[in-house]
Amino acid sequence: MTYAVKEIFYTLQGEGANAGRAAVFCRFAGCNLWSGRESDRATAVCRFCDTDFVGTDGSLGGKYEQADMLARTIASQWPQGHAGRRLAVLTGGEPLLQVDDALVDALHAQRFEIAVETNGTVAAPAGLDWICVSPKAGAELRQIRGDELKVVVPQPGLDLDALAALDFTHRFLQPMDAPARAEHTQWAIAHCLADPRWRLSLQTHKITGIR
Ligand SMILES: C[S@@+](CC[C@H](N)C(=O)[O-])C[C@H]1O[C@@H](n2cnc3c(N)ncnc32)[C@H](O)[C@@H]1O
Ligand SMILES: Nc1nc2[nH]cc(C(=O)O)c2c(=O)[nH]1
Ligand code: SF4
Ligand SMILES: [Mg+2]
Repeated sequence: MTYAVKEIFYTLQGEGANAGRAAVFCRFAGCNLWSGRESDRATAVCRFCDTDFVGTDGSLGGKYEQADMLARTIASQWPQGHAGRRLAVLTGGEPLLQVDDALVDALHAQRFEIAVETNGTVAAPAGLDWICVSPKAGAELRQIRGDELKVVVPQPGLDLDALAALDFTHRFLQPMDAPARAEHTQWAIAHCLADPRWRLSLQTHKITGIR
């Protein structure tokens, strides 16, 4: 299996229940809900994406031919001299188009706890340590359990009551970053106040200006 990786970088997880925790991010190239080309955005299934996941030209991006090579490169970004478990966040693009058993095993061998950020359209492989699903209106949801459900709002096509009933440990509403982000934030706050099953997730890396 060859893995197409856009970029690898060390930062703090900005979103959800692990916000503030140091992690190596591995952003896979490509997504099944948008080509990533601006000319296709208006007709894509997912139209609000805030991320460039096209190609392999970012920091430590490239085509990795072996799981072990990719896992070693991810490990090279963790600071030296600390024992214990390290955190890798696999994102994209859509990481579950590429993450396989070999990569899960290789990252565990490097002492990583493995988190994924997924749109939920592809079932997750066994062995992941943290599954964050972020459903998209108009896309079939196949991964219906996990650690964290993180819904970008508002998305008129999603039924938040039905989503809240799924088997997730944490439930977050995350305001859509767009010109109307302030209004989206008020929408999310109002919904969390009206239905306390949901918690607010802010994209803290954007607020603080880190990557
Ligand atoms: C870029 S996506 C990559 C992972 C996967 N494709 C997914 O959609 O979950 C990472 C996270 O950013 C969220 N996201 C994308 N665009 C956003 C936006 N404009 N505002 C807020 N969150 C956004 C996604 O919903 C997802 O939770
Ligand atoms: N700091 C930081 N936290 C994040 N959490 C999810 C991200 C993503 O793009 O998947 C992301 C990201 O791009 N940066
Ligand atoms: S599913 Fe995720 S990566 Fe794909 S376009 Fe939507 S937010 Fe971006
Ligand atoms: Mg991001």
